[in-house]
Amino acid sequence: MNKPALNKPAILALEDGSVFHGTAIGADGQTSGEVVFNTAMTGYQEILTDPSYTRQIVTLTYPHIGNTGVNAEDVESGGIAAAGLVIRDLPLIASNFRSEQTLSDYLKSQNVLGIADIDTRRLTRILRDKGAQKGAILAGPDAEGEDAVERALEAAKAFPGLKGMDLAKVVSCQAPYQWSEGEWDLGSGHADAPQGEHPFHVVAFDYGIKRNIMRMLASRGCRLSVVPAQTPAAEVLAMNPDGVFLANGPGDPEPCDYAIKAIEQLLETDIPLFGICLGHQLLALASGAKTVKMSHGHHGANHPVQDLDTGKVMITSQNHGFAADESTLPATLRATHRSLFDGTLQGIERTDRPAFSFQGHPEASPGPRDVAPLFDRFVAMMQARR
Ligand SMILES: NC(=O)CC[C@H](N)C(=O)O
Repeated sequence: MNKPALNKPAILALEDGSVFHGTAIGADGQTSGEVVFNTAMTGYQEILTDPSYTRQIVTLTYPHIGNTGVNAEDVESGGIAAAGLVIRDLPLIASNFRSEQTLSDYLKSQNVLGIADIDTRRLTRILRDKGAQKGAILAGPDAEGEDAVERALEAAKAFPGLKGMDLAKVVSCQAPYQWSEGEWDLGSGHADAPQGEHPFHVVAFDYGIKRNIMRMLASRGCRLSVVPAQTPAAEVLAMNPDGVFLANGPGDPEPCDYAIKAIEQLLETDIPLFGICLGHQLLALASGAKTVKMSHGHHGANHPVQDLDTGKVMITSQNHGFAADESTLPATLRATHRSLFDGTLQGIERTDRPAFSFQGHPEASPGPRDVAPLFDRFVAMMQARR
Protein backbone atom coordinates (compact mmCIF):
# COMPACT_ATOMS: atom_id res chain seq x y z
CA MET A 1 0.00 0.00 0.00
CA ASN A 2 1.09 3.49 -0.81
CA LYS A 3 -0.75 5.52 1.82
CA PRO A 4 1.28 6.32 4.91
CA ALA A 5 -0.31 4.20 7.64
CA LEU A 6 -0.17 6.80 10.37
CA ASN A 7 -1.20 9.86 8.37
CA LYS A 8 1.83 11.81 9.42
CA PRO A 9 1.31 15.55 9.25
CA ALA A 10 3.15 17.87 6.90
CA ILE A 11 3.05 21.64 6.37
CA LEU A 12 3.91 23.70 3.32
CA ALA A 13 4.48 27.41 3.89
CA LEU A 14 5.18 30.16 1.36
CA GLU A 15 6.95 33.49 1.72
CA ASP A 16 3.64 35.32 1.09
CA GLY A 17 2.27 33.81 4.34
CA SER A 18 0.16 31.05 2.75
CA VAL A 19 0.09 27.81 4.73
CA PHE A 20 -1.10 24.37 3.58
CA HIS A 21 -1.69 21.42 5.90
CA GLY A 22 -1.32 17.95 4.38
CA THR A 23 0.11 14.47 4.81
CA ALA A 24 3.79 13.50 4.77
CA ILE A 25 4.49 11.01 1.97
CA GLY A 26 8.30 11.07 1.99
CA ALA A 27 11.05 11.58 4.53
CA ASP A 28 10.54 13.39 7.83
CA GLY A 29 12.27 16.68 8.49
CA GLN A 30 12.47 20.07 6.88
CA THR A 31 13.30 21.39 3.40
CA SER A 32 13.17 24.75 1.70
CA GLY A 33 13.46 26.00 -1.87
CA GLU A 34 11.70 27.88 -4.64
CA VAL A 35 8.19 26.48 -5.13
CA VAL A 36 7.21 26.02 -8.78
CA PHE A 37 4.31 24.29 -10.51
CA ASN A 38 4.71 21.75 -13.30
CA THR A 39 1.74 20.98 -15.56
CA ALA A 40 2.95 17.65 -17.00
CA MET A 41 0.40 14.82 -16.66
CA THR A 42 3.12 12.18 -16.62
CA GLY A 43 6.83 11.87 -15.97
CA TYR A 44 6.98 12.64 -12.24
CA GLN A 45 10.05 10.47 -11.92
CA GLU A 46 11.90 12.30 -14.69
CA ILE A 47 10.90 15.60 -13.10
CA LEU A 48 12.13 14.64 -9.62
CA THR A 49 15.48 13.42 -10.94
CA ASP A 50 16.11 16.34 -13.33
CA PRO A 51 19.13 18.15 -11.80
CA SER A 52 17.67 21.45 -13.06
CA TYR A 53 15.14 21.20 -10.18
CA THR A 54 17.89 21.48 -7.55
CA ARG A 55 16.72 23.75 -4.70
CA GLN A 56 13.19 23.79 -6.12
CA ILE A 57 10.08 22.32 -4.49
CA VAL A 58 7.81 21.06 -7.27
CA THR A 59 4.05 20.92 -7.14
CA LEU A 60 2.35 18.94 -9.88
CA THR A 61 -0.96 20.26 -11.18
CA TYR A 62 -2.04 16.80 -12.28
CA PRO A 63 -3.88 15.48 -9.21
CA HIS A 64 -2.95 11.78 -9.09
CA ILE A 65 0.78 11.26 -8.78
CA GLY A 66 2.46 7.94 -8.09
CA ASN A 67 0.06 5.69 -10.04
CA THR A 68 2.83 3.98 -11.99
CA GLY A 69 5.41 3.77 -9.21
CA VAL A 70 9.07 4.30 -10.02
CA ASN A 71 11.76 2.25 -11.72
CA ALA A 72 15.53 2.37 -12.03
CA GLU A 73 15.46 3.00 -15.80
CA ASP A 74 13.61 6.31 -15.95
CA VAL A 75 15.88 8.40 -13.74
CA GLU A 76 17.49 11.43 -15.39
CA SER A 77 20.42 11.49 -12.95
CA GLY A 78 21.86 9.66 -9.94
CA GLY A 79 18.83 10.38 -7.76
CA ILE A 80 16.16 12.88 -6.78
CA ALA A 81 17.38 16.43 -7.35
CA ALA A 82 14.23 18.39 -6.41
CA ALA A 83 14.15 19.79 -2.88
CA GLY A 84 10.64 18.46 -2.27
CA LEU A 85 7.41 17.27 -3.87
CA VAL A 86 3.88 18.64 -3.41
CA ILE A 87 0.88 16.72 -4.73
CA ARG A 88 -2.87 16.48 -4.40
CA ASP A 89 -3.34 12.75 -4.11
CA LEU A 90 -1.12 9.72 -3.81
CA PRO A 91 -3.10 6.75 -5.22
CA LEU A 92 -3.61 3.67 -3.06
CA ILE A 93 -1.79 1.38 -5.44
CA ALA A 94 1.20 1.81 -7.74
CA SER A 95 0.61 -0.37 -10.77
CA ASN A 96 2.77 -0.75 -13.85
CA PHE A 97 4.73 -3.63 -15.35
CA ARG A 98 7.91 -1.57 -15.02
CA SER A 99 7.26 -0.42 -11.44
CA GLU A 100 9.89 -1.43 -8.88
CA GLN A 101 9.02 0.80 -5.93
CA THR A 102 6.24 3.10 -4.76
CA LEU A 103 6.76 6.85 -5.04
CA SER A 104 6.45 7.18 -1.28
CA ASP A 105 9.15 4.56 -0.60
CA TYR A 106 11.34 6.16 -3.26
CA LEU A 107 11.09 9.59 -1.61
CA LYS A 108 11.90 8.06 1.78
CA SER A 109 14.83 6.03 0.45
CA GLN A 110 16.33 9.23 -1.02
CA ASN A 111 15.59 11.24 2.12
CA VAL A 112 13.39 13.68 0.20
CA LEU A 113 10.28 15.30 1.67
CA GLY A 114 6.87 15.12 0.05
CA ILE A 115 3.47 16.48 1.03
CA ALA A 116 0.11 15.23 -0.28
CA ASP A 117 -3.58 15.99 0.32
CA ILE A 118 -3.31 19.72 -0.19
CA ASP A 119 -5.24 21.95 -2.59
CA THR A 120 -2.70 22.13 -5.40
CA ARG A 121 -5.10 24.26 -7.48
CA ARG A 122 -5.07 26.98 -4.83
CA LEU A 123 -1.29 26.69 -4.59
CA THR A 124 -0.82 26.89 -8.36
CA ARG A 125 -3.02 29.99 -8.61
CA ILE A 126 -0.85 31.69 -5.98
CA LEU A 127 2.32 30.81 -7.89
CA ARG A 128 0.81 31.89 -11.20
CA ASP A 129 -0.39 35.23 -9.85
CA LYS A 130 2.50 36.12 -7.54
CA GLY A 131 5.35 34.26 -9.25
CA ALA A 132 7.46 31.39 -7.92
CA GLN A 133 7.61 31.60 -4.12
CA LYS A 134 10.24 30.81 -1.56
CA GLY A 135 8.77 27.97 0.46
CA ALA A 136 9.39 25.26 3.02
CA ILE A 137 7.95 21.87 3.91
CA LEU A 138 7.99 20.42 7.42
CA ALA A 139 7.08 16.73 7.66
CA GLY A 140 6.57 14.22 10.46
CA PRO A 141 7.48 15.27 14.04
CA ASP A 142 8.84 18.59 12.71
CA ALA A 143 5.31 19.48 11.58
CA GLU A 144 3.86 18.93 15.06
CA GLY A 145 3.52 21.41 17.90
CA GLU A 146 1.91 24.79 18.29
CA ASP A 147 4.79 26.66 16.72
CA ALA A 148 5.03 24.42 13.62
CA VAL A 149 3.32 26.91 11.29
CA GLU A 150 5.55 29.71 12.53
CA ARG A 151 8.67 27.59 11.99
CA ALA A 152 7.52 26.67 8.48
CA LEU A 153 6.96 30.32 7.57
CA GLU A 154 10.37 31.28 8.97
CA ALA A 155 12.06 28.53 6.97
CA ALA A 156 10.26 29.64 3.80
CA LYS A 157 11.36 33.26 4.20
CA ALA A 158 14.93 32.21 5.04
CA PHE A 159 15.45 30.62 1.61
CA PRO A 160 17.67 33.09 -0.26
CA GLY A 161 16.02 32.62 -3.68
CA LEU A 162 17.53 31.33 -6.92
CA LYS A 163 18.46 34.70 -8.40
CA GLY A 164 22.24 34.99 -8.37
CA MET A 165 22.66 31.35 -7.26
CA ASP A 166 25.26 29.35 -9.19
CA LEU A 167 24.23 25.71 -8.85
CA ALA A 168 25.72 24.28 -12.06
CA LYS A 169 29.13 23.78 -10.50
CA VAL A 170 27.49 22.28 -7.40
CA VAL A 171 25.59 19.49 -9.19
CA SER A 172 28.18 18.86 -11.93
CA CYS A 173 30.25 15.67 -12.03
CA GLN A 174 33.65 16.03 -10.34
CA ALA A 175 35.66 14.11 -12.94
CA PRO A 176 35.22 13.45 -16.68
CA TYR A 177 33.48 10.27 -17.82
CA GLN A 178 32.41 8.56 -21.02
CA TRP A 179 28.77 7.88 -22.01
CA SER A 180 27.62 5.37 -24.62
CA GLU A 181 24.10 4.29 -23.55
CA GLY A 182 21.43 4.87 -26.16
CA GLU A 183 17.71 5.67 -26.06
CA TRP A 184 15.34 3.32 -24.21
CA ASP A 185 13.61 0.54 -26.07
CA LEU A 186 10.91 -1.80 -24.73
CA GLY A 187 12.85 -4.90 -25.70
CA SER A 188 16.42 -3.99 -24.83
CA GLY A 189 16.03 -1.20 -22.27
CA HIS A 190 19.04 1.10 -22.29
CA ALA A 191 21.54 -0.80 -24.38
CA ASP A 192 24.75 0.83 -25.53
CA ALA A 193 24.13 2.62 -28.81
CA PRO A 194 25.91 0.99 -31.74
CA GLN A 195 28.67 3.31 -32.90
CA GLY A 196 29.95 3.45 -36.43
CA GLU A 197 33.62 3.36 -37.31
CA HIS A 198 34.02 7.11 -36.91
CA PRO A 199 31.64 8.27 -34.19
CA PHE A 200 31.37 12.01 -33.59
CA HIS A 201 33.29 12.90 -30.47
CA VAL A 202 31.08 15.23 -28.44
CA VAL A 203 32.42 16.89 -25.31
CA ALA A 204 29.44 17.68 -23.08
CA PHE A 205 29.71 20.22 -20.28
CA ASP A 206 27.85 18.80 -17.29
CA TYR A 207 25.99 21.69 -15.70
CA GLY A 208 23.41 19.20 -14.40
CA ILE A 209 22.97 17.04 -17.49
CA LYS A 210 19.93 14.81 -17.98
CA ARG A 211 20.68 11.26 -19.04
CA ASN A 212 18.14 11.22 -21.83
CA ILE A 213 19.98 14.05 -23.59
CA MET A 214 23.15 11.97 -23.53
CA ARG A 215 21.18 8.96 -24.80
CA MET A 216 19.75 10.94 -27.70
CA LEU A 217 23.26 12.02 -28.70
CA ALA A 218 24.64 8.48 -28.32
CA SER A 219 21.80 7.06 -30.43
CA ARG A 220 22.84 9.48 -33.19
CA GLY A 221 26.35 8.08 -33.41
CA CYS A 222 28.07 10.30 -30.86
CA ARG A 223 30.81 9.20 -28.49
CA LEU A 224 30.39 11.38 -25.42
CA SER A 225 33.04 12.71 -23.07
CA VAL A 226 31.22 14.41 -20.21
CA VAL A 227 33.31 17.01 -18.40
CA PRO A 228 32.81 19.01 -15.16
CA ALA A 229 31.16 22.41 -15.44
CA GLN A 230 34.35 24.30 -14.62
CA THR A 231 36.54 22.62 -17.26
CA PRO A 232 38.50 25.32 -19.14
CA ALA A 233 38.10 25.64 -22.93
CA ALA A 234 41.76 24.69 -23.51
CA GLU A 235 41.17 21.28 -21.89
CA VAL A 236 38.09 20.72 -24.04
CA LEU A 237 39.99 21.67 -27.21
CA ALA A 238 42.79 19.29 -26.24
CA MET A 239 40.22 16.47 -26.37
CA ASN A 240 39.78 17.24 -30.07
CA PRO A 241 35.97 17.27 -30.15
CA ASP A 242 33.82 17.19 -33.29
CA GLY A 243 31.22 19.16 -31.35
CA VAL A 244 30.59 20.62 -27.90
CA PHE A 245 27.31 20.24 -26.03
CA LEU A 246 26.19 22.70 -23.33
CA ALA A 247 23.87 20.91 -20.90
CA ASN A 248 20.81 21.90 -18.95
CA GLY A 249 21.29 22.71 -15.30
CA PRO A 250 19.90 24.40 -12.18
CA GLY A 251 20.12 27.92 -10.84
CA ASP A 252 20.85 31.30 -12.38
CA PRO A 253 23.04 31.27 -15.52
CA GLU A 254 24.44 34.76 -14.90
CA PRO A 255 26.89 33.93 -12.10
CA CYS A 256 28.38 30.98 -14.06
CA ASP A 257 31.37 33.09 -15.17
CA TYR A 258 33.66 30.05 -15.69
CA ALA A 259 31.16 28.58 -18.18
CA ILE A 260 30.56 31.86 -19.98
CA LYS A 261 34.32 32.34 -20.37
CA ALA A 262 34.87 28.81 -21.69
CA ILE A 263 32.02 29.19 -24.20
CA GLU A 264 33.37 32.59 -25.35
CA GLN A 265 36.70 30.90 -26.11
CA LEU A 266 35.05 27.96 -27.88
CA LEU A 267 33.07 30.43 -29.98
CA GLU A 268 36.39 31.63 -31.42
CA THR A 269 36.84 28.20 -33.05
CA ASP A 270 34.73 26.59 -35.78
CA ILE A 271 33.63 23.65 -33.61
CA PRO A 272 29.81 23.21 -33.67
CA LEU A 273 28.10 24.11 -30.39
CA PHE A 274 24.65 22.99 -29.23
CA GLY A 275 23.04 24.12 -25.99
CA ILE A 276 19.87 23.14 -24.13
CA CYS A 277 18.13 24.97 -21.24
CA LEU A 278 20.92 26.37 -19.04
CA GLY A 279 23.29 25.69 -21.97
CA HIS A 280 21.03 27.84 -24.16
CA GLN A 281 21.09 30.68 -21.64
CA LEU A 282 24.88 30.40 -21.31
CA LEU A 283 25.35 30.53 -25.10
CA ALA A 284 23.24 33.71 -25.09
CA LEU A 285 25.34 35.25 -22.29
CA ALA A 286 28.65 34.24 -23.92
CA SER A 287 27.46 35.89 -27.16
CA GLY A 288 26.69 39.18 -25.40
CA ALA A 289 22.96 38.86 -24.67
CA LYS A 290 21.37 39.09 -21.23
CA THR A 291 19.16 36.75 -19.22
CA VAL A 292 16.22 37.58 -16.95
CA LYS A 293 14.40 35.85 -14.10
CA MET A 294 10.84 34.94 -15.14
CA SER A 295 7.92 35.26 -12.76
CA HIS A 296 6.80 31.63 -12.51
CA GLY A 297 8.80 30.16 -15.38
CA HIS A 298 7.82 27.32 -17.70
CA HIS A 299 7.53 23.84 -16.22
CA GLY A 300 5.51 21.24 -18.07
CA ALA A 301 5.41 18.78 -20.94
CA ASN A 302 3.06 20.41 -23.44
CA HIS A 303 4.47 23.87 -24.12
CA PRO A 304 3.91 25.10 -27.67
CA VAL A 305 7.01 26.64 -29.21
CA GLN A 306 7.06 28.13 -32.69
CA ASP A 307 9.87 27.76 -35.19
CA LEU A 308 10.06 31.32 -36.52
CA ASP A 309 11.43 30.25 -39.92
CA THR A 310 8.82 27.63 -40.79
CA GLY A 311 5.92 28.72 -38.58
CA LYS A 312 5.68 25.14 -37.36
CA VAL A 313 4.69 24.61 -33.72
CA MET A 314 6.55 22.07 -31.62
CA ILE A 315 5.16 20.58 -28.42
CA THR A 316 8.00 20.69 -25.94
CA SER A 317 8.93 19.79 -22.41
CA GLN A 318 10.09 22.77 -20.38
CA ASN A 319 11.68 23.51 -17.07
CA HIS A 320 13.12 26.97 -16.71
CA GLY A 321 12.78 30.00 -14.47
CA PHE A 322 15.29 32.19 -16.30
CA ALA A 323 15.25 33.14 -19.97
CA ALA A 324 17.49 34.74 -22.58
CA ASP A 325 16.11 38.23 -23.23
CA GLU A 326 15.29 38.69 -26.92
CA SER A 327 15.54 42.48 -26.68
CA THR A 328 19.26 42.15 -25.84
CA LEU A 329 20.37 39.90 -28.73
CA PRO A 330 23.56 41.16 -30.42
CA ALA A 331 23.97 41.18 -34.21
CA THR A 332 25.65 37.75 -34.10
CA LEU A 333 22.55 36.10 -32.59
CA ARG A 334 19.27 35.38 -34.34
CA ALA A 335 16.00 34.39 -32.65
CA THR A 336 14.81 31.03 -34.04
CA HIS A 337 12.01 30.00 -31.65
CA ARG A 338 9.47 31.65 -29.38
CA SER A 339 6.95 30.38 -26.81
CA LEU A 340 3.36 30.55 -28.02
CA PHE A 341 2.25 30.88 -24.39
CA ASP A 342 3.93 34.17 -23.64
CA GLY A 343 6.38 35.04 -26.43
CA THR A 344 9.49 34.14 -24.42
CA LEU A 345 12.57 33.56 -26.57
CA GLN A 346 13.06 29.80 -26.92
CA GLY A 347 15.79 29.31 -29.49
CA ILE A 348 18.78 31.18 -30.90
CA GLU A 349 21.53 30.62 -33.42
CA ARG A 350 24.77 32.36 -34.19
CA THR A 351 24.77 34.05 -37.57
CA ASP A 352 28.56 33.83 -37.93
CA ARG A 353 29.37 30.22 -36.99
CA PRO A 354 27.76 26.80 -36.33
CA ALA A 355 26.24 27.29 -32.87
CA PHE A 356 22.63 27.14 -31.75
CA SER A 357 20.58 26.46 -28.68
CA PHE A 358 17.11 25.72 -27.45
CA GLN A 359 15.30 26.37 -24.17
CA GLY A 360 13.10 23.26 -24.04
CA HIS A 361 14.47 19.79 -23.46
CA PRO A 362 13.77 16.19 -24.38
CA GLU A 363 12.15 13.91 -21.82
CA ALA A 364 12.66 10.23 -21.21
CA SER A 365 10.44 7.59 -22.77
CA PRO A 366 6.92 9.05 -22.56
CA GLY A 367 7.75 12.67 -23.32
CA PRO A 368 7.32 14.74 -26.45
CA ARG A 369 9.84 14.11 -29.20
CA ASP A 370 9.45 17.26 -31.23
CA VAL A 371 12.93 18.43 -30.25
CA ALA A 372 14.62 15.40 -31.85
CA PRO A 373 15.35 17.26 -35.14
CA LEU A 374 17.56 19.69 -33.18
CA PHE A 375 19.82 16.78 -32.28
CA ASP A 376 19.90 15.75 -35.93
CA ARG A 377 20.89 19.30 -36.84
CA PHE A 378 23.84 19.20 -34.42
CA VAL A 379 25.00 15.93 -35.97
CA ALA A 380 24.65 17.43 -39.47
CA MET A 381 26.83 20.38 -38.41
CA MET A 382 29.54 18.01 -37.20
CA GLN A 383 29.26 16.00 -40.40
CA ALA A 384 29.60 19.15 -42.52
CA ARG A 385 32.81 20.13 -40.72
CA ARG A 386 34.51 16.76 -41.35
N1 LIG B 1 16.24 23.22 -17.35
C1 LIG B 1 17.22 24.08 -17.23
O1 LIG B 1 18.35 23.84 -17.64
C2 LIG B 1 16.91 25.32 -16.46
C3 LIG B 1 17.89 26.43 -16.65
C4 LIG B 1 17.86 27.45 -15.53
N2 LIG B 1 18.27 26.85 -14.30
C5 LIG B 1 16.47 28.04 -15.39
O2 LIG B 1 15.79 27.81 -14.41
O3 LIG B 1 16.03 28.73 -16.26
